[in-house]
Amino acid sequence: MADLRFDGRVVVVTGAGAGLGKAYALLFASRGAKVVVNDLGGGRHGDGSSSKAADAVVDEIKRNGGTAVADYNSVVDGEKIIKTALDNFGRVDILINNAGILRDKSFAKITDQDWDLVHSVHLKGSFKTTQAAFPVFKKQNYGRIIMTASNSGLYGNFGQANYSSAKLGLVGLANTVAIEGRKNNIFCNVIVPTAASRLTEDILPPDLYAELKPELIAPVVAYLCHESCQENGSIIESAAGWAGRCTIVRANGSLLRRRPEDDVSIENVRDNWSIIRDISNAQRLESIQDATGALMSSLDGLRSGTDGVGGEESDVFQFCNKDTILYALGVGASVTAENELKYLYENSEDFSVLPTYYIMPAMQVMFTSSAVSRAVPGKEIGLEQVLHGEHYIEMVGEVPPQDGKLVSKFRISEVLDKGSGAAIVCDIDTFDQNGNLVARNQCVTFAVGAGKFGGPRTGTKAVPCQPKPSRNPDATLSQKTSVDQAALYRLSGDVNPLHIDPNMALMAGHKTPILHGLCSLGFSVRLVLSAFAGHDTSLFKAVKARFVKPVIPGETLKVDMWREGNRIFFETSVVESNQVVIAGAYVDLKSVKAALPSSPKSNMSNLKSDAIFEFIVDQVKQDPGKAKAIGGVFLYNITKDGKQAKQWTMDLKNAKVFEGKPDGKPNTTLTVSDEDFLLLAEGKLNPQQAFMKGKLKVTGNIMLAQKLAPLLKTNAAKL
Ligand SMILES: CCCCCCC[C@@H](O)CC(=O)SCCNC(=O)CCNC(=O)[C@H](O)C(C)(C)COP(=O)(O)OP(=O)(O)OC[C@H]1O[C@@H](n2cnc3c(N)ncnc32)[C@H](O)[C@@H]1OP(=O)(O)O
Repeated sequence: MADLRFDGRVVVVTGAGAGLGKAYALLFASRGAKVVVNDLGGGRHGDGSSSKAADAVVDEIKRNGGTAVADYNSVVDGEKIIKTALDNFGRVDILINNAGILRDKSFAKITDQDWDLVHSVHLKGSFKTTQAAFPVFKKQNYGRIIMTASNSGLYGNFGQANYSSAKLGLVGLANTVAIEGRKNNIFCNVIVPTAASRLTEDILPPDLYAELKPELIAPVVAYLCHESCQENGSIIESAAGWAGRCTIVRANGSLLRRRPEDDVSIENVRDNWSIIRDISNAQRLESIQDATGALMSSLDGLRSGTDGVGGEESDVFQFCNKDTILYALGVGASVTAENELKYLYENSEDFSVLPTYYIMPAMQVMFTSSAVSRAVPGKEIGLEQVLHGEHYIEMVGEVPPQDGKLVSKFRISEVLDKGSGAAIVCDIDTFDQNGNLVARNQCVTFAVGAGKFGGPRTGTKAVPCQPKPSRNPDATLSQKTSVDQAALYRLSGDVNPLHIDPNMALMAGHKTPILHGLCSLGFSVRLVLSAFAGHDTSLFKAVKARFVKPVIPGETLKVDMWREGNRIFFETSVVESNQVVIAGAYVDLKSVKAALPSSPKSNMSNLKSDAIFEFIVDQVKQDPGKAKAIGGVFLYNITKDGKQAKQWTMDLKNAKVFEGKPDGKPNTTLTVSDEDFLLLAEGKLNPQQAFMKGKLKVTGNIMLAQKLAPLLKTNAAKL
């Protein structure tokens, strides 16, 4: 490609006697431009004047075969500088406002003179030169203007209140000149240079100063001034051979009131402060029209929020390993269960977050908002009325990092009149820090007693539940919840008093506080992952569930599962009451791993309890040392078809096995079916897993029972 040239163009560079200005002047001249080298020749504090600096640069340009003329006027007399160009070259095409001085003082000591002088040279000077050049540019329908700002203006700098305010003033000046000049092909941009110059020589560290050659910035300015460059109204920072666009961004922000008739209180501002100042989803607004448009859409959201549907609210959710571990404990993960240490110990090699944890950001934004309480026209919904009706979560793309910050956007999509209550369909999209969608949540909140408001009964927005297959389940896993399960789970963020406060529970019509629906769901999905995904959380895609009956903390959850391809249908019931509590539910996996056998009854039919007894005796005889090392007195109950078949005592302290109960109290009791015993003995069923699944019941010393496993793991063909 051809070199970018400036033949026939006339360039005015102010403050071109040294530093950046000189580098600009030399570069433009070397590319064919005629240059007005303006320099008052004063000191860096704006004192004195001399023609030497400008003359030296003009001489250098001429020696190199270029064309240049010196100008010694102050920029405050900008029209005189432009006249120099017109008088000598008959035109002016490019204006580089570069001249500057410093009068650094801490703010407390700054005088009016320090202020006025710096503002005169930087801001007024750039105004005056531009004012003189603008009509010429307009007439010829061409012009390029550069304003010189500074990081001191963009970010502030100690001792430079006068200088930084003038520098940022130049950004404002450029913004408007860019708008007003655009239709006449007059472009105005801002350069934010960090260069070695007389202004910075005793401010910057020597090592950095040496790298900050003005010649490395000059090409950036020259390109911005070339006729082929269409950039206009931009701030370009450049230093040390690097350049990048700087911009002012605006946070997504937060509505501070919920309805147009509401006032804004100081507390509203305080409560939304983290969202107001969060710039993780900030946007660059390209114009004042965009800024006004953004305000108008906030107002639209406010207006549409009056009927509870359509308005969007957002919230920032921060979490770390400790939070995901607390959540895992809240949904029943245990260090005693096979493969679950990964949810509970941050230094585990495969430390993982249970996918249902990503429901938490959605719940947070819902609880922060008051939209649900206003969702039903004419009714204020209290917390004691709301039940979790249904939930859907889909992980989109990569699972986010194990700790970080997420932003959730919440809107009510639909409010259905179910007679006995209102079903409020809430959609929440959760994004990572880069604005990538990571999870889609949908929570159907059932507001008891809020129905009969004349709304539609059926809708289109809720992800539908799916009926379970009609055959027997392919797998079933059970787990008892703790009486303190809700007390533990609520620490993950759902602090609805319904789950802990007996009075609140009574008000809501429950005898005791009930378990969070999402806690039962967390248990269920964890058990599905254990049965069909080998606890590989990356295989999880989505879950949908309907909560049909409350669970009381302490009850045992039984999850029946059916596999159909990569979809695992499930139904959760409470063992003690035999009531279904989660229905119409399924987990979608990316693929199925370590599926439980659909029928564990294969090749078991010949198994005899007596043979097991002989097998154990044999094992203990073969390895009495190991038996003694394990120690303990085990009462071993073998069941067949769910009934007690045989009872033995394994007195491993004395390496003896005999039929019946021990004389004293056994320290550990194990109960297992003869079929599962075979699987245990074959090593096909892990004792921990068997315990988790309720196949091996252990009372007493669980650790001792675990030690027994290697003694049993042998070739069951012997049986
Ligand atoms: C502000 C932030 C909000 C946060 C959200 C919640 C936060 C949490 O802290 C709260 C909880 O975790 S609560 C605990 C978990 N949930 C439960 O225990 C609810 C259990 N379900 C029930 O009790 C009933 O199904 C019940 C009461 C929900 C409905 O029973 P009935 O009134 O008897 O209704 P029924 O006659 O069976 O059906 C009437 C119509 O309603 C639909 N429906 C029923 N159950 C639903 C449910 N769970 N979700 C959605 N819709 C449901 C029925 O389909 C029927 O509609 P249609 O005739 O159109 O099919």
